[in-house]
Amino acid sequence: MATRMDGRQLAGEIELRLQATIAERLAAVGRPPGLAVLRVGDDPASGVYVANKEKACARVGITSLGAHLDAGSSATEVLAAVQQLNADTACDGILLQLPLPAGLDEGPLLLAIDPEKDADGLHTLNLGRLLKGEPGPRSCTPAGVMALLARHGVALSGQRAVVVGRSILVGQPMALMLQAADATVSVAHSRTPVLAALTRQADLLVVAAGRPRMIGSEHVKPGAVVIDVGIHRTESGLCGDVRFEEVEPIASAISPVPGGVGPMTVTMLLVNTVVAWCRRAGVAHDLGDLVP
Ligand SMILES: Nc1nc2c(c(=O)[nH]1)N[C@@H](CN(C=O)c1ccc(C(=O)N[C@@H](CCC(=O)O)C(=O)O)cc1)CN2
Repeated sequence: MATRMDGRQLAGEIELRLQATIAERLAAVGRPPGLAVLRVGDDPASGVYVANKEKACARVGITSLGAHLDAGSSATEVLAAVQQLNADTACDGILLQLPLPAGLDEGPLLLAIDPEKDADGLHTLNLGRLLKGEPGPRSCTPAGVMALLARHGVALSGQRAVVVGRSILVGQPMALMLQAADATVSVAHSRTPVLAALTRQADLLVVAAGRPRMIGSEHVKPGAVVIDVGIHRTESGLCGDVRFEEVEPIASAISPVPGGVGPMTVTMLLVNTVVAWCRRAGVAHDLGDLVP
């Protein structure tokens, strides 16, 4: 039976570290870190995630500066909100909650965020920094996966990894991070022929396909490590992209949904914010094992 990779527990441990990091530097910086989560519209799942982020901020001592714009907001109005946060000296991190309502293009809005306040690591400059192996904020979900793998002692060098999904939010940065850790990485997507033939070669399988329960035992090599990034609300509750009950008996380790990658996404957002707070104040941080 596989080891369950408990993201809630690791997230809780990292939160304790963040609390201490903030408390020890508060006098030197002169104000607490500030994170703005910008939500546009009323996507119900986004409401849950934004609430989780704000609660997590409160637990560690980060001030939430978020704004909620209505679904009919124009690109100009969202841009104005981003620019106001860029100029706000009490704001260290900005995140534009995705997805945006239909009709709003996320591309130019993400580009408008000050790259040094880009708590989500999705600005083109920061994606370029990841590509080149330079320091900078990293996308939270793949960074959370890397922290979960490290916690469970999963060696990556020389391993064969398959990432299912090629989104800018998860799949692409995940592949780059695994390559930087010396894994040999393949990226599968909706046009990949005979998906199972590829995924069965993986020592590490990361599934970020956005399709409920699409990966089953036929896709997994016995003994593989399986990370489920998916999260879906169904009539029978939350589920991931992986059929957990089928895969758990054959994997060596697996992340559950809920309680796996989701809480790590939130925690890495806090980490990026605290690191930006320290950098902006010219104060050293102690989170170097979590960020490049
Ligand atoms: N700007 C961004 N938008 C979105 C991101 C992102 O990283 N940046 N990722 C996803 C959603 N997401 C973060 O915003 C997210 C997903 C899941 C969780 C989480 O805590 N999941 C819990 C279950 C929570 C529940 O639904 O009850 C778990 O898996 O245990 C937090 C954040 C899309 N948008």
